[in-house]
Amino acid sequence: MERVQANGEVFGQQQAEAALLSDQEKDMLQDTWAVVFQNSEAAGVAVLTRLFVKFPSSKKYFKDFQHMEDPEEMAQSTQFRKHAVRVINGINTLVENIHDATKVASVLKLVAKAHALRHKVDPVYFKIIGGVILEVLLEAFPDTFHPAEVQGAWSKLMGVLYTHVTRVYAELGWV
Ligand code: HEM
Repeated sequence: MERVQANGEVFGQQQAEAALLSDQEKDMLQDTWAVVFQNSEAAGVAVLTRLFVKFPSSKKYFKDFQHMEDPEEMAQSTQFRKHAVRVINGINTLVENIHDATKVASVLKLVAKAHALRHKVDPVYFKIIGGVILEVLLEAFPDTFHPAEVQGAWSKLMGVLYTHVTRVYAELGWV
């Protein structure tokens, strides 16, 4: 979808979303993410553990540990650890390219397509994981993530993630 600005320029939806984040917020995302990425494996495991414990229905997509209850046992699974790395690397690519709206859109398109077509993941879980990421980052790195403007920037990024993903799902005819 496109909007026409007052000056007559066509302002694409993707650019509109990226514009929701100010340049200052984009810089803030990059600075705060650096702290997380230094601990990327632990961060990925913490995010997925919280997701699967708090929202156990999200385990159903992972055949290797869908039957497990014990988070420590789950976290031993290769499938779990692989996905933890993929989630963190995905966020890393978004943050690294946050000043490039076209790249952000293309990365999220690939993620959405794989999850919709190959893994048949309900898009609501992308909203859920966004909330979980915010929660876990605040708990694990309170000094970095406490300021309201940092939380605001991260909420917007999770909004960008969810909006892009659901748009691609809709384009693919997901109902
Ligand atoms: C920021 C969010 C996420 C990112 C960046 C991400 C990233 C990825 C990537 C890169 C892959 C490999 C894609 C492929 O098969 O080509 C993958 C696989 C997968 N993802 Fe995600 N993912 C995210 C969220 C989720 C959520 C919320 C769920 C479900 C609750 C999920 C379920 C799966 C499953 C079931 C697979 C296949 C696992 C396997 O076969 O080992 N993902 N993910």
